[in-house]
Amino acid sequence: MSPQPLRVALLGAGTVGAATARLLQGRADLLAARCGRPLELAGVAVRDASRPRDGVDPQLLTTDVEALVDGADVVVEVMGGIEPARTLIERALRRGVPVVTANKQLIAQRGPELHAVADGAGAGLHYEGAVMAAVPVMAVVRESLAGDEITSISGVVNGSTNYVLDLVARKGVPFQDAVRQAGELGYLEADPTEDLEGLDAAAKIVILARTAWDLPVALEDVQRQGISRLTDADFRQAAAHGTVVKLVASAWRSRAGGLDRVEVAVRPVALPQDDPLAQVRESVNVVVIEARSAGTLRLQGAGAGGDETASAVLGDLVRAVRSLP
Ligand SMILES: NC(=O)C1=CN([C@@H]2O[C@H](COP(=O)(O)OP(=O)(O)OC[C@H]3O[C@@H](n4cnc5c(N)ncnc54)[C@H](O)[C@@H]3O)[C@@H](O)[C@H]2O)C=CC1
Ligand SMILES: N[C@@H](CC=O)C(=O)O
Repeated sequence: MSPQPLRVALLGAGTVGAATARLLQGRADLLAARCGRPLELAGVAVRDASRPRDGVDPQLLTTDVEALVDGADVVVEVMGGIEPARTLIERALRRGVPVVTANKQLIAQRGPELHAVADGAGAGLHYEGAVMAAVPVMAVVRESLAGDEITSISGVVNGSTNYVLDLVARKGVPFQDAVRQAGELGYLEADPTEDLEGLDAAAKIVILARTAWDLPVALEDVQRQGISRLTDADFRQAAAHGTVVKLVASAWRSRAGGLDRVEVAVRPVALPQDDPLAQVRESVNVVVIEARSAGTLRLQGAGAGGDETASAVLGDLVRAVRSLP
């Protein structure tokens, strides 16, 4: 083991950031053993350094995010949004510093250009936590199935809307109360319309589709409908037919005019009770991947939450450190 610690810059101390800071420090020995050298939390970028954050040493809080990035060996971005996250990630990558992010909107909207910067500088860009939080679906699609041909991907990939739909359908909780609870549990995005209008699920299915097929897929390509316009009548009708309403994200290959294409959609669907996608409760996510040789694969687990997402972020951190020269 190298005695020289690697300096980790953490950008953001919200639901995911605070959990990441706590677990990074609480699991210091385990992470050092897995990485082959100790990790040092060099600082945590926040908007207001005078406000205490649960489990984060106040001495580590800083508003000088650029200085923090410039002094780091690895950057973890969990602030969300497009700017300044994009500029800061690009700044780190250009210096050859690997980046871990859970920012699905950024990767869906600007991923290809960030990958170009990362490849040019020989730096890793990792985002397992961006898609289905704790469920290691990116590793499966990118690595485990690299020798296979994926034909379709479909799933419940948004934890907060699944929580809302589940509470409304199974417990009769009013829609707005269920949304409030999802927020209190840290499942909602800073702008909850991203969840409720299906934009968060759209970003995740775009990232999965690009990774599966290495074809250009944009957020604008997604046929998208969220859950905000569902009515009590929709839930009653689904129940009367023995079905369950889920927000389903799907991607599949098609061929038009001699060209390979990818179709992507996010929409509420009334599913039979015994459908694997119908059975996930609260914030649990599930994805079904069809591949020519592997057949049908199903991955299921926590799709939102601080510790759950931090698990994926720390896995990426170990991966990033292990791939350093
Ligand atoms: N909450 C969850 O279950 C999951 C969240 N994610 C993603 O992780 C990221 C973070 O999510 P959360 O922790 O839930 O959000 P959050 O809103 O709880 O935390 C974000 C933190 O970053 C800070 N921040 C934002 N802009 C900043 C700036 N310019 N300078 C310094 N600090 C800034 C905010 O003040 C806030 O404390 C987002 O990209 C989100 O999509 C991914 C998977 C699951
Ligand atoms: N808001 C997201 C958080 C995780 O990605 C969700 O509800 O799934």
